[in-house]
Amino acid sequence: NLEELRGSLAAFAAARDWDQFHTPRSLALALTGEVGELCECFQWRGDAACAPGLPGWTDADRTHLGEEMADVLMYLVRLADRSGIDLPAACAAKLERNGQKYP
Ligand SMILES: Nc1ccn([C@H]2C[C@H](O)[C@@H](COP(=O)(O)OP(=O)(O)OP(=O)(O)O)O2)c(=O)n1
Repeated sequence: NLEELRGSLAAFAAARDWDQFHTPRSLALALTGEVGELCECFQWRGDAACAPGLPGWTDADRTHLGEEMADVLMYLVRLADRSGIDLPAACAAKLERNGQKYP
């Protein structure tokens, strides 16, 4: 779950003395870069190949896409942690608000 991931990422960074680099701003920039890499997976592919289930993608393509998704999620979870944001609580609250806005 997200709490376990938060803890694992904090331990990974601490073991490498990376807290000095993991400021909220730097993590937000790193997140943006990884979102770009995620979008690159779809770049120049036709509409058919980007349909649900990603028809025609090789196992290597899917593995690569999963890696980019993981990078995005991990930087987001780390950004929340280093910003003092409880991400699961923020998601629950936002989902509640979305439900009121779009009943
Ligand atoms: N200072 C850093 C450097 C890396 N990472 C972690 C978060 C990401 O999950 C992954 C990002 O590593 P890279 O910057 O090497 O990026 P890629 O894995 O995308 O490699 P490449 O850009 O060569 O495709 O490593 C991190 O937390 N803090």
